[in-house]
Amino acid sequence: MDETRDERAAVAVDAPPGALVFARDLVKAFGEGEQRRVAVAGIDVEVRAGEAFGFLGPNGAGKSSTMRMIGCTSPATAGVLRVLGRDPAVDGSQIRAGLGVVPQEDSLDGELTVRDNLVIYGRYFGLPWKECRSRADELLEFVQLADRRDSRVDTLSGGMKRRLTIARALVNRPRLLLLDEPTTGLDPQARHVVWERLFQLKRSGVTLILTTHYMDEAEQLCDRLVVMDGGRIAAEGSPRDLIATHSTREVVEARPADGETARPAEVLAPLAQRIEVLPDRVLLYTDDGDATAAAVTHHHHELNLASVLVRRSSLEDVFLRLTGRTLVD
Ligand SMILES: Nc1ncnc2c1ncn2[C@@H]1O[C@H](COP(=O)(O)OP(=O)(O)OP(=O)(O)O)[C@@H](O)[C@H]1O
Repeated sequence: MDETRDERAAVAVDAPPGALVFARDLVKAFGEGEQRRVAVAGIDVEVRAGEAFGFLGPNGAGKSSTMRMIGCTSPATAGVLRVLGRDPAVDGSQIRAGLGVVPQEDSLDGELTVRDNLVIYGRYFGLPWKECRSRADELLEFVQLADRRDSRVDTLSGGMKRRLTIARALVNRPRLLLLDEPTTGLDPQARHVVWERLFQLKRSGVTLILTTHYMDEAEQLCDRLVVMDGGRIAAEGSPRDLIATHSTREVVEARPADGETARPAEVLAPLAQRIEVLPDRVLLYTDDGDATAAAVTHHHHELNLASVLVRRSSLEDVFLRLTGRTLVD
């Protein structure tokens, strides 16, 4: 489907000082007429220098489309966008020179060695060979791949490839690093290694913008985030504030042994401030998990419950509250 670009009036807008990304009423649509599909439906975003900012939402929420506009690889259909203080429609190549981009799909050259992938990427930015090589070695230390520097990329694990992609995005010493679902498809250990490197980058002053549909990733990494659904922003804030605003302190999860949640829901509803009935479990929102769990357990036999557990509220609960759906369907 072709990308369309509406005629935009030139708008004289300056991003506020300290905002590395500034968007007002930003729209991305694909196709025309009856085929027109709005991926991003007019969002406002401001990302400040030094923070880790997240777009959290399920598949199809519009996260990647937003990232591609910020990364200057896909033009906005309408609205205002400033990245590193510039307009992507005018200064795309200057902006790209100051950005690091980690795309959702690894686009490494599998037939080249680990080190050569970085060296050649450095050449795209016009760095002299010598500097490309020393920067490659420095970055391979940083992403803990120095011992694999002469291996062909197609012999690496998924986690190693992702770390190499992050290293590649850092070749030009960007102030702003864009990461589209940086740990999707990685096992838990590989995810933690990536997270740890991202923390390190943040400590060194790099601004991070990432998309994710993992609520634990958003909670771990992001200072601030927006919850996206259907191309719109449903809520914005720090993970802690979002949970405090949109959920209770704790959640009791009751799983019926027979998988039938409708019947328990009637009995459980009075025991909590709010309940959500999912296909396989009932969630009871409460500020006192132990007391609610005890009350639920009281009905244990009557309801034929397989398990009752108490946990803290998470961004998953925020998403469910705001959209009526779980993050990963
Ligand atoms: N090139 C395109 N042509 C037509 N529709 C598109 C195109 N790219 C994205 N879309 C549609 O726009 C909507 C948002 O997609 P987008 O990839 O931005 O979502 P996302 O939140 O990043 O999800 P995912 O995690 O699956 O990438 C989806 O409905 C998608 O099908």
